[in-house]
Amino acid sequence: MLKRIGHSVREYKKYALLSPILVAIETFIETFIPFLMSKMIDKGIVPGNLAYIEKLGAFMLVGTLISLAGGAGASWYSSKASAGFAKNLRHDLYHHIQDFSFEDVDHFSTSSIVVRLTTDIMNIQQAFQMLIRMAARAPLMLIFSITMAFTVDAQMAMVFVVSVPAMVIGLTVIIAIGRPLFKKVYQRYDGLNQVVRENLRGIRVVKTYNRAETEDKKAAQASSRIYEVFSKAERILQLNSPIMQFVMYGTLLFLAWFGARRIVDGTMQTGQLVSLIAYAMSVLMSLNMLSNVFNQMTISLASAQRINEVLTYESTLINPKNPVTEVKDGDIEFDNVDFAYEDDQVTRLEGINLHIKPGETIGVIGETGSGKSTLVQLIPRLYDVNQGVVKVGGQDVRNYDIKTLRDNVSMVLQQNVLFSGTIADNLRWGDEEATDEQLVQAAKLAQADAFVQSLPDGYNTHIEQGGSNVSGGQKQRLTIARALLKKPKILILDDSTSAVDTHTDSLIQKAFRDELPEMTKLIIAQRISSVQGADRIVVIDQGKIEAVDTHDELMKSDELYQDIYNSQIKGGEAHAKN
Ligand SMILES: Nc1ncnc2c1ncn2[C@@H]1O[C@H](COP(=O)(O)OP(=O)(O)OP(=O)(O)O)[C@@H](O)[C@H]1O
Repeated sequence: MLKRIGHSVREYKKYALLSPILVAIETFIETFIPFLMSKMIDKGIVPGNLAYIEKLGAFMLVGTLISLAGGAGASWYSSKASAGFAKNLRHDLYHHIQDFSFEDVDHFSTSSIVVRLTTDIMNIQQAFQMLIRMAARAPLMLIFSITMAFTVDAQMAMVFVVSVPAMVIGLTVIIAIGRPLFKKVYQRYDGLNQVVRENLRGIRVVKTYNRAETEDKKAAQASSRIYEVFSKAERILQLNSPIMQFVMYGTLLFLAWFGARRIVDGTMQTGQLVSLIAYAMSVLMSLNMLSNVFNQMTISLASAQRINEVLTYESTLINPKNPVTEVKDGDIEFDNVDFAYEDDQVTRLEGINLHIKPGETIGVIGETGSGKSTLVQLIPRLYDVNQGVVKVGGQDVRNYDIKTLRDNVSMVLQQNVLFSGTIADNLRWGDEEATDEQLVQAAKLAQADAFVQSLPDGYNTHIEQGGSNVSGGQKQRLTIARALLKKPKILILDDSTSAVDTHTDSLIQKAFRDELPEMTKLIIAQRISSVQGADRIVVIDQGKIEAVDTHDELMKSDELYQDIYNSQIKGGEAHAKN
């Protein structure tokens, strides 16, 4: 896992290596100073040898300056390395997610992906910085200090044989209990993120329905759920501090007690005891540092695991070995297709057989939840079938290079979005190279040109994030124009004219018929008027094709179709009477 994530260090490796080298220099000098201090006391101060004191003092001053420079350099490089590592990791994760299918995104959930890209990566960044600074410093300090303590007085230094393992055991137990709790914390962050995202995206609905208070409660609940586990996890980690202090003061007491007796006995000098106490402090400080590193590691191991899950997740939709890079025509065939969503027990499409000829206009109608969107999403491979085959241009869609397939199958989704930028920028998502004339032509076909021209800045009008400054119907027409600019062989409109008035809708249908005769068109709609003029209409009921025929024939033979038609006519009449 760490190897996979560590791969993102890349060009920052040299900084990541320089940092511990500088830390080693800093630590080595730092631990040598108490030794020099003991020499200064025993050979300089006690006998009153001023020349010795001056010589050693100058030596210690130079050493301290080098040690300081090492420490500063290590901080500088470790910040650079960790920030760069986080940048790369974010990029790698984001890049990997771009290849995700709809199913993969469903698998993790959008909120969870957002938390992984932000909070989790920040944790890793902090842990990495600590790792290359502290993780090098703490063990080196520990080893140097213990070695020096044994050099000064091996007998007294035996105290570390007891105190160091005691601390290590305490730490290990704390980490073993704390780690699973932190994993839980991040799962709960996903939950909070979901509540916040939903609220912000649907803020207009929240206001209309006066749901602010309920939404407030939902967010407060999600926050409390984080608080519960987080405080528990933190409480466990905080146990570290009393254990540390107990061992530290115990060790110091031991040294002071036995050291004083030995000085009185004349078997030890004052300088030796001073340096031993300094080394004891260093040993315990390094253990404290190590425990902080472990604490941070405990928190970030949970994050690392979550990031690794995404990074190593093999998309369910992968390009085949020798992909087909050309789509012959807009022929579509469903051959005995069954489909179920991941983790969903219900088969949403069953035994689908349907052949659509190039250039045909097909309407798709059925009750809500009957499987219309699910059916068309299989054509550009937004999901893969469980059984059977979907073919485009005579080829199984799984044989195509995914980009080629999606360039040729343009889909206007039910919940389509515009991105911040101008209208022209948004339309050029369909074709980056499109000329202004081509933009206008596509907009004309989608009946969007007139309203765009009426805006003061025309095609340079700025669209706010999510397209909140254009009406629902205008947004739908712009997304249709965007899809047309791809010049696809197959165009799928998934309930994409639902917010467009019936007159404009019929103008769009007419423009498609007259101007795009070769393009295969699939139009999912709730309104029969939107599909009435199609060559054939597919009626879907509970994931099965109930009938495929023209409007006139269906009106004669298909009960469900007649029901939908009658309900809409009656609905219209009732509406007219009101
Ligand atoms: N991503 C998904 N994960 C699990 N179940 C899903 C998913 N998307 C849709 N479904 C379920 O599959 C069924 C068919 O959904 P689908 O969106 O295809 O219906 P639809 O006919 O297009 O409905 P509508 O007219 O309301 O858009 C529904 O019961 C829906 O709850």
